[in-house]
Amino acid sequence: MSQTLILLRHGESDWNAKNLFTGWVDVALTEKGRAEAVAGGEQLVEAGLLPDVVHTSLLRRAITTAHLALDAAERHWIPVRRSWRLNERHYGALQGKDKKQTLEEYGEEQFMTWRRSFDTPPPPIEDDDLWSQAGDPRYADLGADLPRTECLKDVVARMLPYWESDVLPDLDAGRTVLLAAHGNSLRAVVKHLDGISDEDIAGLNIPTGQPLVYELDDQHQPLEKGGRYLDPEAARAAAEAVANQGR
Ligand SMILES: O=C(O)[C@@H](CO)OP(=O)(O)O
Repeated sequence: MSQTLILLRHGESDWNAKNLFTGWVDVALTEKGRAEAVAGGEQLVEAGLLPDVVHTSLLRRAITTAHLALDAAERHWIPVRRSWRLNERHYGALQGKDKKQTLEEYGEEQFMTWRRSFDTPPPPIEDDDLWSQAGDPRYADLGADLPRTECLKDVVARMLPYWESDVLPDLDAGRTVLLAAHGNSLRAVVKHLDGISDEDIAGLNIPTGQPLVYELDDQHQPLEKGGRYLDPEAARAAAEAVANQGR
């Protein structure tokens, strides 16, 4: 029996719409984002995929997306677990900055290094920056380990312990798992699942609100590399829009 994992990036957020680097800043969904989340839940119903458990980050765009999608699928009652380890990549000092302006100011190479390189983080954010998470009670347990910036390599490293301790046991118990998270934390999951190289992961973009379904064997290897989007056409167009942000 294969295991079923559904990855869902949150719907469009206020800062996606404004084209701002977001990271750990806790912005809300737009009306379009809320509708995307509902449509994602409807796609699950149509495909006969009913989650038994949901894992989310600590950020409201993922939490609300999971709630709206599950509500639409009549699965609002399933157990939910949350972890900062599923949060978006911390975008350091870029949080709150306009993507287009950043591209114009620093040029294509630096902009893309910050956005998509595997191991070069943006400059760290100062604790007194308006968009810092220092002092945010939800991260109190992290103490000095609270990230001030992250590259994708850092996200893989902090996501994997949760994957192993919390997500895999649910899959092994035969539960259909919904993982509602973010563009870059889901890129980390997909990189791990599909064994994508540090170079090739730069070209992978996850669209908002489009369920991506993986069937896994009992060694947690995908039966089909890359999984499958329930609406491949819409997912391709939306992923292209993510790739072109800032232009
Ligand atoms: O701003 C962010 O936090 C992310 C996701 O929206 O952006 P990007 O796709 O540029 O990594």
